Amino acid sequence: MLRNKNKTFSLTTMSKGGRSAIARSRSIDQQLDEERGRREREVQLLILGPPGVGKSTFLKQVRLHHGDQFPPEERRKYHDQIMQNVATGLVQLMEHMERMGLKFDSPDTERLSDDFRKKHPRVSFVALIKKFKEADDEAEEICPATTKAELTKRLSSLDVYQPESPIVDHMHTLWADPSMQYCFSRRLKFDTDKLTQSSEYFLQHIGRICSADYVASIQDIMYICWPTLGIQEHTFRVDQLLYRMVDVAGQRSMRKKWIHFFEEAVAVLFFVSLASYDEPLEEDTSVNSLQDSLQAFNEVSHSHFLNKTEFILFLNKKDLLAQKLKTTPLSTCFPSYSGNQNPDSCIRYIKEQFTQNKPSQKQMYAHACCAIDVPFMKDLLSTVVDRIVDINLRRTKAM
Ligand SMILES: Nc1nc2c(ncn2[C@@H]2O[C@H](COP(=O)(O)OP(=O)(O)OP(=O)(O)O)[C@@H](O)[C@H]2O)c(=O)[nH]1
Ligand SMILES: [Mg+2]
Repeated sequence: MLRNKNKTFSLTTMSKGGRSAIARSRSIDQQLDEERGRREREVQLLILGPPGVGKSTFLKQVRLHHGDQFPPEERRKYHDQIMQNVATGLVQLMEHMERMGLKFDSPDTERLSDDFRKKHPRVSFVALIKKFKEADDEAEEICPATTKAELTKRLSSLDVYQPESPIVDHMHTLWADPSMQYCFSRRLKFDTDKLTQSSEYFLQHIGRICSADYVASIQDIMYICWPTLGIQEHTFRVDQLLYRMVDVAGQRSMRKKWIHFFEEAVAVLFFVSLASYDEPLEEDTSVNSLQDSLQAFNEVSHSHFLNKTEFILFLNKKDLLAQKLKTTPLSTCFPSYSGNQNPDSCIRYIKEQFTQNKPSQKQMYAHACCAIDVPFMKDLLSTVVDRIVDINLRRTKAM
């Protein structure tokens, strides 16, 4: 029996059209209930932001604090990337040695270094990205992706760069050379092509990394520098909720692909690097990197595809910002900034630049952070998880 305000009638007395309308309506209700149930249990989050800002590092922290915590067999999967990071650091130092007119101690080591440089040219991420982009363009031409699923499949299959692994004994010999050691000790004086914190870290731990029984530590995994070229999806369960996090390559050329992943996102976690305030963009050196992040953030947060999606902004690499402010003022990036160079004041100002143009209907949360800092990220993640639970609750109620 169905009740319609003051009328009561039975299905058997209804016309065929009426019955099918009711059946349709029931099926829609059922679909909505299922969808509501799924959304109550599953949250899709989009991880966005320019290259190298710490998106993958953040995901590693989620995996550490809410996932499998990297069992030994999983840690071994990172060894190739770590070896490549060490090799890249060594080759970078060899280039500095050449500039400084330093020679290796023996002709044998000199020969080894020539050979090593030929076999392991520095991994240029710009070149890697270009190669990936060309392969992607070609694939798009042959088989244009029309759906998110197709695009994910295609981009994941392109992401297979695997260079030859360097020989650990060779790395030991090169690193032990006195001229190499001298060059490393002068690293803070390099005018150009400075070592990244990650290269410095891996070179300082080369003895441990090149030992026979090496298993990557959590800190090693956090320091890896390896770009995400395609799309990676990671799922984590926290309490009753399944979090599906989609990490989309951050290069400018890939930004138009972000849109495919917008539709189901409950929230966007947008990352920027505070330390990029004095850096040019790798893909276009005439553009300031933090200004470019600001522009990308404004575009995405105003996208009509995301008008119901909340944003959480991560102002990452605050440790590097604090270091840089000692020598380079914030006005390098924001000429109108006339405050002091205290990291907290500068972070407050940068945060304001990002949040002042937010769409009026949106909530905007912003956190300054250091994605390699394990205890700090543990606390931050619990705050972020609470926020996401709230956002998801509001969203499902509004359905
Ligand atoms: N010092 C410092 N280094 C960081 C921080 N966050 C990330 N890094 C380092 O920055 C480098 C790049 O980090 P990723 O997480 O790979 O950057 P990404 O945003 O995923 O980059 P793409 O995949 O290229 O888009 C790595 O070597 C990290 O160890 C931070 O807060 N402080
Ligand atoms: Mg990445």
